[in-house]
Order: sequence, then structure tokens, then C-alpha cells
Amino acid sequence: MDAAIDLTDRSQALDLANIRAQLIRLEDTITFHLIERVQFPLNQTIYVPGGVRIPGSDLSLMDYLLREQERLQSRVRRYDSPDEHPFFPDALEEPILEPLEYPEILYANNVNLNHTIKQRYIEEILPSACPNDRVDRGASQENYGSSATCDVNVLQALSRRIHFGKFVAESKFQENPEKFVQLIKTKDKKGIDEAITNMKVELKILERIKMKAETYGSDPALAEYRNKVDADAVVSLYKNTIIPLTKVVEVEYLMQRLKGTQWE
Ligand SMILES: C=C(O[C@@H]1C=C(C(=O)O)C=C[C@H]1O)C(=O)O
Repeated sequence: MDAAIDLTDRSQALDLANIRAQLIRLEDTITFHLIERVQFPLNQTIYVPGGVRIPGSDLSLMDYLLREQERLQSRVRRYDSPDEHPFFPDALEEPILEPLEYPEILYANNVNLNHTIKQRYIEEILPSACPNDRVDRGASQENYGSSATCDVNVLQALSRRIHFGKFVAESKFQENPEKFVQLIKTKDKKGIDEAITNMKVELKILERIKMKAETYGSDPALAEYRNKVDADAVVSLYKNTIIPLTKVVEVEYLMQRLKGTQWE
């Protein structure tokens, strides 16, 4: 959707500095969406299929909203973009807008980590980020729809950020094809992971995201408005979920990279 990178321009899309700038932009998106979500209780019920009665659907309330949001957004070609991955591919419909000409930037692959992303978000990320001092006040209160709406925003931002690993991986492959061809041919996933890892960049990200969570989570003019989000929970989200899953995307994308090429 609002890519800072023009994905119809191959050189822009594979410039590692550009890609990293987009990942930095997504830090703001993810942090702000998380701040919006944690103003509500955990409301576990909205993640349970049947937890809230939905006519004609046996999905959880959150899954129902996510699926319908993806159906709607597919009609304005959100999922034609190579940096977008649906959680419910079967819900997508024909766009009402003319198709955009995306050059072949990424090589054919079936890497989609959304099932894992959603599971980690519901089972680990939300329980650690949502304050446990607010109780679930049941569907009769206004929180359920608002919580699910915020969840959809967070999940779509997490998916975009993690799957951007494909552009990182393609950029790194093109920088040194010989090294990666050798690692891929020998199915050396550990070697690929080491080759794509840049600890300096990772440490910088963790420092910056802590500062952002503390800053965005407070109001400069109102001292009492502090810690709208637990900064350590946001750092842990990046350290234990976002960065590791981005690297899984990079490794799994590269494992499929030689298919149909002269190296196969
Ligand atoms: C995304 C990159 O690849 C890896 C993953 C990172 C991440 O998910 O933030 C950061 C550095 C690398 O270990 C990169 O090199 O920028």
C-alpha cells in the first residue's frame, strides 16, 4: 500500500539502503498501531473461534475482521503488490483498479509466515504488551470491535515488515551470487543465516525501537501521559519475533532462489 519504496522501480526496490529505510518507517507504523491496541484489555474472547457469535461464520471475531479487511483491500489491489502477503488468500477478489506493472524483482517462491506471525502475536506478543490490570468486560462493552480493528492494523504491519525480508535477501544475493549459490546448493541453511545476518544493524534497531517506544509512548506536553506502551515489550517483539522471522523469510526465500535459473 503506502510503500516509501517504489516497487515498480527495480533499482529502488533492491537498494539495501532504501529497503532499510522502509524497515525504519515500519518501526513507527508498528509501534503506533501497538500503542493503539494496548489501550484496550487483552479481550482473549475475540481470538477464540465462536467466542463471539458471528452469523454465517465460525471464525474468531479477529479472524473474521482480518479476513473481511483483506477481501475489501484486495479489491484496491493491495495483494498485487509483491510486499503484501494475505492471511486469508482464499478471501481475495478481483481488483476494481487497473493492474500495476510490477517488474519481476523477486524470484518465484511460496514463503508466507503469516500463520506463525498471527500465532505468536496472539499467544506471546499481545499478552506481554497488554496491561493485565484491565479486565475483559465482555462483548457488551465497546472494546471488542476496537481491539480487533487495532489487531488487524498491527498484524498487517508485522506481515509487511517480516516479508520485506525477501527484498533484503534478493538484494544480498545479487551482491554476491557465488557465495549464496554455493550455500543454497549445499542446503546450508545455517550458513545462509550467518551470511545474511548483520548484528550491527540488528543492535542499532533494538536501540532505536526502545527510544521510539518510550518517546511515542509519552506525551511531551502532559507528564502524566507516559508509558502508553511497555517499551521493553516492543524491544522484545523486535528481538524475539520480528527480526528472527525476517531472517527466516530471508533464508527460506534464498533456499528457493535457484529454481528455474542457470544454477539449478
Ligand atoms: C534486514 C536485514 O537482514 C537481517 C535482518 C535484520 C532485521 O530483521 O532487522 C537486520 C539485519 C540482518 O541481520 C538487513 O541486513 O538489514
